[in-house]
Amino acid sequence: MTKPILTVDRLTKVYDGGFTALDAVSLEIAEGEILALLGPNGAGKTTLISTICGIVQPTSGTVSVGGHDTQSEYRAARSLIGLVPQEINLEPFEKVINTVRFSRGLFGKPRNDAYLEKILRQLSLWDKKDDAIRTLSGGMKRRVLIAKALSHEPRVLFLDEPTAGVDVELRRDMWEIVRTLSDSGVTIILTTHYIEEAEAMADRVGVINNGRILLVEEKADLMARMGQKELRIDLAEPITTLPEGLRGRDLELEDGGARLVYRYDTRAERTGIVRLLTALQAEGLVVSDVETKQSSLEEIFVGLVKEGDAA
Ligand SMILES: Nc1ncnc2c1ncn2[C@@H]1O[C@H](COP(=O)(O)OP(=O)(O)OP(=O)(O)O)[C@@H](O)[C@H]1O
Repeated sequence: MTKPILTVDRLTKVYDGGFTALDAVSLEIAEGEILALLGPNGAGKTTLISTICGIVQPTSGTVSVGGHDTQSEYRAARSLIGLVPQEINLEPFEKVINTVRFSRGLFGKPRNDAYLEKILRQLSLWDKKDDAIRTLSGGMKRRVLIAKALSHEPRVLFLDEPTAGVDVELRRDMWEIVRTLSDSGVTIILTTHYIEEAEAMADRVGVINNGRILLVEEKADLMARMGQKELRIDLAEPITTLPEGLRGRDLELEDGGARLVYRYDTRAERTGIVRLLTALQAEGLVVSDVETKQSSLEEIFVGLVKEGDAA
């Protein structure tokens, strides 16, 4: 990994009342990457973001952004972070341009209308700059939230469920915006319930449940796992061991020898199925049924969450 822009080290949050919302979470995020944090309701996603952004005090552990500790060097660390919250928290009678100017001012940055124009244009909001927030559509308001979060030129942008409750079209717009921002060099961490969203946008995917990170993996690797398919071959007569001619393949004997399970990569040029069936025939095995089954990211996700719950 290139030098991390964000390092989270054994971050734990126990809320008043004793509930552990984060349990020793460690995470490194490289400059320029898009990380999607996937997790069910109550997994701890918002708590993690809020703790990194200094809104929630950690019980233990550390966070550093661009080399600045978020506790001992709060202002320096916070100025590198932009946060797009889940809830729309805008002043309804304020104009778009004033909203972003004000937000920039809060970080003590000198006025820079050229920069604000650039981000408003990037978010297709420039035409609306003099409109009052209350006159904007829900989608436009979400864009204003992003513009606000970018107003002080942060290097890391957090998006907390950017597309929760929005329609499909707006969701796709949002994905496009995130990609554009990423191309312009901003590191992006987003939380989502939607596996499809993580698939569409992320370089890496993290799965969080019960306050624990269960996995952080390159999306491409996860997709490769997703590409795995199973071919289940039911045999007319059960066998006790694999015949010589069938060994050396990703093949398992299940169901008391009545079923062969063959795993193959759907992306590979050759699946090896024809050769396998030919070999079965050569061994004199009679096939009574075949069935294929695909392992999806959804399954991987659900499986991980279940395992985590059982632990
Ligand atoms: N202020 C608080 N006091 C006590 N418990 C809290 C507080 N805030 C959150 N929690 C609990 O911590 C857990 C994690 O909540 P969090 O909002 O971080 O989850 P999430 O993954 O963002 O969920 P969602 O997807 O529903 O937004 C939940 O069980 C929640 O009830």
